[in-house]
Amino acid sequence: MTARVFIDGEAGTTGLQIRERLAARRDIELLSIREDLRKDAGARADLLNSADVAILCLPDAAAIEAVSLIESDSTRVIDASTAHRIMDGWEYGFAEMSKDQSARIAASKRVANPGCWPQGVIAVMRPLIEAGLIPADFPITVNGVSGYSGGGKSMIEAYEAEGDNANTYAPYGLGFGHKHLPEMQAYGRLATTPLFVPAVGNFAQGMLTAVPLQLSVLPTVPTGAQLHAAIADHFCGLTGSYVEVAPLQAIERSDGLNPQAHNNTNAMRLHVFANDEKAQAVLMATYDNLGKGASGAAVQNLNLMIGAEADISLVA
Ligand SMILES: NC(=O)C1=CN([C@@H]2O[C@H](COP(=O)(O)OP(=O)(O)OC[C@H]3O[C@@H](n4cnc5c(N)ncnc54)[C@H](OP(=O)(O)O)[C@@H]3O)[C@@H](O)[C@H]2O)C=CC1
Ligand SMILES: CC(=O)N[C@@H](CCC(=O)OP(=O)(O)O)C(=O)O
Repeated sequence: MTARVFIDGEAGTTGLQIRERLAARRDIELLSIREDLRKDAGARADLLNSADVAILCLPDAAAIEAVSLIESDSTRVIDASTAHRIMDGWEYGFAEMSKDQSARIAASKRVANPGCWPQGVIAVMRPLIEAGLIPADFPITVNGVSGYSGGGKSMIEAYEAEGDNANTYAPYGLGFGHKHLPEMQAYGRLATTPLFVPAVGNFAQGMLTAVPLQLSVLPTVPTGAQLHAAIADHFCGLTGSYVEVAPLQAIERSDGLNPQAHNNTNAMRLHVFANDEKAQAVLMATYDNLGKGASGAAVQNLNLMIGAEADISLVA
């Protein structure tokens, strides 16, 4: 049986990458909208209500509108926007977040695809808090760098117009109210809001998220080996996981931490670096902002919802 899939926002950055990942699939019939009707509510409503799964790759307001246009009880939704990520009635689409999350996504009619930044933070912090190695109220900082495609069509155009003259490392979100903080905190099991300093680099695609930990203030200081084991234990027990955990080792200089290392795949790689004498550690995640950070995760969620095991990568 084929599943009818409509991507609302199919001409945008995330939508195009999902189309590309689904184009050769024989188990999926892609429903497409006429170019001149892309923003016509009536035409979108027809397709949204004819689809088995609608994938929303739209700004938040348009995603909320799209959901309001759905009357059919059989249309299931994956929303790539920020609009529904901590909303009751929506399942958070980070399948590796807990042992039962992929089953919850598979059974859900409304799945909120996660933000790119939160996934890297949740992946490293949640297992440590659940294992009791880091208290939930431990104040964490998060930083990292993303390729400019993370900002969608308008940021891609701006960076490509500037070429080599574009800012090589541009921190942002310095009002500390980034839209990803609520989901980072909620699903990371954090009792306090992280201090988050993201940055955009002058490269198109890929990202690296880092959580430095000053552990000496804790009553019981976990070792690097304990942090690494808790994270590795969580992910090695999961079936269908796209998250891998690198060995516990110091990297002084290497391209092993390249934010672009997983481009066009759905992989996320986690690293733990630690110095036990200094009671310091840094947790890192590298992944493709358009892969596991957006379109790859959406296809992973679609596969779970329709019971498919098809490949998600754009590279062989
Ligand atoms: N880029 C990324 O790395 C990630 C993006 N996301 C999220 O995914 C969503 C899409 O982002 P992204 O693909 O980057 O954004 P883009 O700006 O690249 O694409 C958005 C698309 O939506 C279209 N659109 C806008 N309003 C409407 C409307 N009312 N009806 C129909 N189509 C509309 C736009 O049309 P037009 O072409 O005319 O502008 C555009 O094609 C956003 O919510 C974003 O936050 C999530 C994770 C990562
Ligand atoms: C580099 C850059 O600007 N990145 C975007 C996040 C991309 C993403 O994950 O998008 P949504 O949460 O909007 O779905 C940002 O920080 O706002």
